[in-house]
Amino acid sequence: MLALGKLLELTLAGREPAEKTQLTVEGVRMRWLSEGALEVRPPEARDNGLDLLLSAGIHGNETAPIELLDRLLHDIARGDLKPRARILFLFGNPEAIRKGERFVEQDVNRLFNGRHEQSSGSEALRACELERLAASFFSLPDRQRLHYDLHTAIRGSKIEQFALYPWKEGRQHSRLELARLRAAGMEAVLLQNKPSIVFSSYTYDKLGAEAFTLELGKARPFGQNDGVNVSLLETRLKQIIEGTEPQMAEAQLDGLQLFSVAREIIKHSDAFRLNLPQDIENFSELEMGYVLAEDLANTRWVIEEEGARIIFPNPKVKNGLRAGILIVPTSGENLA
Ligand SMILES: O=C(O)CCC(=O)N[C@@H](CCC(=O)O)C(=O)O
Ligand SMILES: [Zn+2]
Repeated sequence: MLALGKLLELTLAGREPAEKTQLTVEGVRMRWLSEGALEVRPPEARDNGLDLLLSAGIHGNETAPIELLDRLLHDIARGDLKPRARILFLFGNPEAIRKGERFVEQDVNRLFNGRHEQSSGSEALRACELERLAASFFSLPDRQRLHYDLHTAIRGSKIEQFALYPWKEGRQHSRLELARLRAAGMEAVLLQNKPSIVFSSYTYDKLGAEAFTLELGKARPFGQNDGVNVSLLETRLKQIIEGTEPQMAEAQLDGLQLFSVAREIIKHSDAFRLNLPQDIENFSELEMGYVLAEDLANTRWVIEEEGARIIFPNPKVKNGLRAGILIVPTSGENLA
């Protein structure tokens, strides 16, 4: 296998490869760009015009997605997987990956769409670098742009695998992309309805990619991901990479559950209290009238939405950041 296929090993060791560019026997070019960043380019005659960004490890302790990208890279470096797409592989936060922690000082996934400019430290610099790498990768004209930012969640979930679909004024969510996600094993999609500071929102909003955060199960250390079944996603990614995806006559959503954001719960102060059991699962339903959270100056978050559910509840976030998302079921009537 080509040495550059070992991007994860290099990243874990904090090493630069001796050779920055390598070619497989089929003429696929692998190019190391920076720590945790590698571009794969098919020979021109085989290129099908898709630019695919695959990122993982934006949160350092979310190892199942990192292992998945590592397997895909090994397959490419061995010549077992023959790309027709141009691909950028990114391991988001190398320092946190080495420590096995979500982040070191700051959550990188709250530093995009310019937020890193209002901050300092190595994670702000990394978010800036990730934006630059993505922007440069997605700068070629007349190509399809697709980004999957792969994550696992802090807690268990009533719906194991789901996607978050960013929002941009005047742009419709694509039914075809939802059908693709369904085929990749996603059971639900949260359709966002306002701008955000996460990586997939940056590539969706500023770089014109179809972009998604994918949640694949519960975060566990390296080597302990048997409970995270990514086989449908892995198969689909291989098909996308090789340009062998089965054609979908019609965009079949096939039971995919759609949700929209009712409210983001923002933690304003150290007095913030979240009234949920510690082991509550994502997508748990909350009853009307339930006092979900309390904050300074008698602020109360009371459930007033029919069918409300909670995802990503986390009272430990820094003040000013989202401490949970209240979601409600929605229909797919506004899809493109
Ligand atoms: O389990 C949790 O509380 C967080 C899991 C996670 O890292 N989710 C992403 C979602 C990004 C998005 O909103 O698209 C995150 O919180 O960064
Ligand atoms: Zn994450």
